[in-house]
Amino acid sequence: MGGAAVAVLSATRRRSTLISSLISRPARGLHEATAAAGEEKARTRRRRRSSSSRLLGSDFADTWDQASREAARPPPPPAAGVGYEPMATIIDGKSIAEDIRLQIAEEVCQMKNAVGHVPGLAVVLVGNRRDSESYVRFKVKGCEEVGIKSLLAELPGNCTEDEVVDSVSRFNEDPSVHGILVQLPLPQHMDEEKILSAISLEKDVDGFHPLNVGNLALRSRKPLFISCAAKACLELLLQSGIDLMGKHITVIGRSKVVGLPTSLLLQRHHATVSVIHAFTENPEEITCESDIVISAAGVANLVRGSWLKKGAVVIDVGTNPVEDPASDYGYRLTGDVCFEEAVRVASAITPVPGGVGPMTIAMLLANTLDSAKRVYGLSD
Ligand SMILES: Nc1nc2c(c(=O)[nH]1)N[C@@H](CN(C=O)c1ccc(C(=O)N[C@@H](CCC(=O)O)C(=O)O)cc1)CN2
Repeated sequence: MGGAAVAVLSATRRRSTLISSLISRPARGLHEATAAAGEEKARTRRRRRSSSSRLLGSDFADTWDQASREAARPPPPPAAGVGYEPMATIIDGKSIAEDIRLQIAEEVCQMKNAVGHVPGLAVVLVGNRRDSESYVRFKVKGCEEVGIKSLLAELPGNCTEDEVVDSVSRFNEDPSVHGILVQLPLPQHMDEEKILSAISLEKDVDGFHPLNVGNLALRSRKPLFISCAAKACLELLLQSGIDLMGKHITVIGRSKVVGLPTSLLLQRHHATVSVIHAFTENPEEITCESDIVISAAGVANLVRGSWLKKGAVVIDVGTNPVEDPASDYGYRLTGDVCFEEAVRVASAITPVPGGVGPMTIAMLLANTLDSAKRVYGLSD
């Protein structure tokens, strides 16, 4: 990337009003000009809609097939003369998350002194997917760092749905547990809805219980918990001084973990939200008009520089493994956004790694703390 204009938002000048308050702040750095350059090129890359897609119901899994093939190509170098100078502020999620963890640790300490208890988080991990195992490790490590007690139930991939529900039920009954999560995805033979619905509403720190999702969707209701990734996106925007009211925000993806709750949460903050997915025609025509683009498609390099309006803010939730013989593990993680291109067009952007991921873990710890505070009567 190189380029002097790239700045990093450091945690030192931020002290969050914490997490659940999520108050809007003044807008900064959004430009009105469209990214006309490259638009023509983008048109030639429009994804063809397969004829079968028209027959599918809205619950059909997003596949991004065409996009995946396109994304597999390495990004081309910026065209001479049409590229923008790097101008984006890098939103440093790792450092913002560190700040938040410090505040949580302080509050956990105060709780211990006040009521003699610390918050407890229970994690249910089914099977041995390497990515899930490492995310669970991050969660356990995060708990250790802030003084939250963690409990881990590991079940084999071939266990029954009932065994997972039993494990959840034991944690529901345990008063030392204030938050429960089942690491996703579950093995294919399991009914995810049934298992997630078994988590007590009051301990659903992932916010995936149908009632928490439903309450998030209704403006007059208040969910007990909101998805950690959705809160992570919002908190990164707010802590970067980006106002949301009336802004056009495009969310790419509609999953229960990120896309859906993020789109609902942004509407509660008075943004105008477009949701695009694998069956959206000409997605780049929608992103090109957006002040903020949040991508949670799970497709490496899906969002090109030409998809963005000049000065847009970009939040990249993707963590996609791509082959990299130079890396120790033979692969490296890359986002949904072609960073090298986007950084020349956007006014602010999250990196991968080090953007939304660490914030997601921090939000989980915050949700667990909130849950324990509610139980011990320490809520604001
Ligand atoms: N029950 C849940 N399952 C899943 C969730 C979730 O919120 N609840 N989200 C994702 C995975 N996830 C947390 O579970 C997660 C993904 C990525 C990161 C992260 O910190 N990524 C790092 C890089 C990781 C690495 O180096 O290996 C980063 O972006 O910097 C944290 C959590 C699906 N399942």
